[in-house]
Amino acid sequence: MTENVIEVRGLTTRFGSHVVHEALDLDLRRGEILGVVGGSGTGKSVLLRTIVGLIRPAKGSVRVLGQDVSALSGQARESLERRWGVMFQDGALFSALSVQENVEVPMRSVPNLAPDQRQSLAQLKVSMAGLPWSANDKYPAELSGGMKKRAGLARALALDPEIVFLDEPTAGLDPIGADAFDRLIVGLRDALNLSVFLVTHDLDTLHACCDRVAVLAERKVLTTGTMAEMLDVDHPWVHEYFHGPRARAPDKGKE
Ligand SMILES: Nc1ncnc2c1ncn2[C@@H]1O[C@H](COP(=O)(O)OP(=O)(O)OP(=O)(O)O)[C@@H](O)[C@H]1O
Repeated sequence: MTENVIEVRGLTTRFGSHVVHEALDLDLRRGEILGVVGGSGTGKSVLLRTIVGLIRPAKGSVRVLGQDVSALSGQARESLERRWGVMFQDGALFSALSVQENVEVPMRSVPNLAPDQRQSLAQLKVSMAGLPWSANDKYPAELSGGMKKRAGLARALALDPEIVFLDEPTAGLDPIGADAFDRLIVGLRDALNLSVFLVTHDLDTLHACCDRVAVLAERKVLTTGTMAEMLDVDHPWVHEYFHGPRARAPDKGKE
């Protein structure tokens, strides 16, 4: 049986009286890339933040790698957090630190890791994210949008995570840069056996990367399935998204 590395059950999330999710269920299977899509404001980023414990659910449970995220605290929580990495939409880099220093930040929590080992490991992650050696010493303000995203990805990979969360990784990239990023995600998943929770609006990314897609609408995960299965879903938003003017033939991404 396929192992779920994330299991969200009956999740309700709200800000005051504004209910974002209600009775939402979602699974991420080990080794898959799951694309999470939905209209603007449907709660994709809030879901990501809730799964990683930055937002407390009003109801329901979030289990990551078999453990209930909101029931953990202290060291148990920190140990679990080391098993995932998050790439936020804008990279969320520390502006006063170089790329290499940014990647070293999560490594500082690892006991007995000497500074020179930490530096070498950070440089390795920077290369794995497809950045040139010269990027190590650059500051975020000196990077292009695409380089910032790669630096954010390098930091997400800092602690050899099992799960990587990516929030709109190709937003703002030109099509060639976005295509390169898609390939990088698939390459890293294959090489590192990652499970990937990928929030995106980018249909090309869904075609190129995702094993399954989860559609957020009406405060829940309305449907999950392969891209081919999405074409048969009889819901107005899902139909418009996958058949609309920006959609394309499902086999085009495999050219
Ligand atoms: N900290 C917060 N406080 C209050 N409301 C919030 C907060 N964070 C998000 N929201 C609200 O929750 C809803 C979902 O936001 P979220 O950012 O998850 O949407 P999204 O699906 O990721 O949208 P987009 O595709 O535009 O990035 C929105 O209505 C947003 O205004």
